[in-house]
Amino acid sequence: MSHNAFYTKNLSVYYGEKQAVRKVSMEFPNREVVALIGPSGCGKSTFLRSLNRMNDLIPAARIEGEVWIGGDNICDPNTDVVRLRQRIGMVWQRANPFHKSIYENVAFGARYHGTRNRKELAALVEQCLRKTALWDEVKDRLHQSALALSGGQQQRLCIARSLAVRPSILLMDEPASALDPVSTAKIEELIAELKKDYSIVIVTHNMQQAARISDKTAFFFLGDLIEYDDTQKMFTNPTRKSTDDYISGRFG
Ligand SMILES: Nc1ncnc2c1ncn2[C@@H]1O[C@H](COP(=O)(O)OP(=O)(O)OP(=O)(O)O)[C@@H](O)[C@H]1O
Repeated sequence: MSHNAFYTKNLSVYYGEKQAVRKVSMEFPNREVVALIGPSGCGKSTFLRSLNRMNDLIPAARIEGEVWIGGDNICDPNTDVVRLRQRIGMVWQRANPFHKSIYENVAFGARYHGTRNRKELAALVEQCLRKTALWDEVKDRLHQSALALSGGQQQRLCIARSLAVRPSILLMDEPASALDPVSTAKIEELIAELKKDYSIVIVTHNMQQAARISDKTAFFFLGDLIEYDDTQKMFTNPTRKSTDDYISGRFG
């Protein structure tokens, strides 16, 4: 395993007595999109959240095993969680912009992580808004409230906000499931663009979306990782019968 590798080893997550994720070991290749699929309740979101210690916020949650990122096991209790979340951005199902201006939404995290110079900050805000294809839509109203944007624009703003702290990994939990088809297509285009610079792990319920946007796909069922392979192979010739059944819509 290279020093920079991003992978889990025997990762288990419990809520109280209940085990939601069972000894999952998987590696996330650099600058590729990995889709996590599986029926509701199979542990996809729990697994995703454990990749940047978001489960810490749930009192009943407990993790066993390892998550290695750039040579650090982030499950180590000494991990600096603030720094970790700077390295790994997270985008949620529902866009959750701050009740602030468009500009401030993007500038906030960057300032928090040390970019204070006004010019530098303005350049970074522009760069992040350009990366998420929002710049042309918002450049004349940067100081208006982010809440006045459409749902799709708000979601792209949240992605711009997570880019502003310069992460290397982006975690996305059904980032397009609350959006209309046009906004969904924009998010998918954006993901294709972002993977040039970031490793992306995305939970999706939408099989066509997983097939369109991901390089690798992982199928979860009842907390187990059943199969993980190239998306092309997973969707045309999966090894496990339950993967085939799920992908062809026979359950879930
Ligand atoms: N905060 C929590 N407290 C207790 N149990 C939880 C909590 N969050 C999730 N669970 C349980 O853990 C299991 C996995 O849930 P998780 O949300 O990770 O699945 P999922 O595959 O992402 O589902 P969905 O696709 O519906 O979002 C489920 O049985 C769920 O009920």
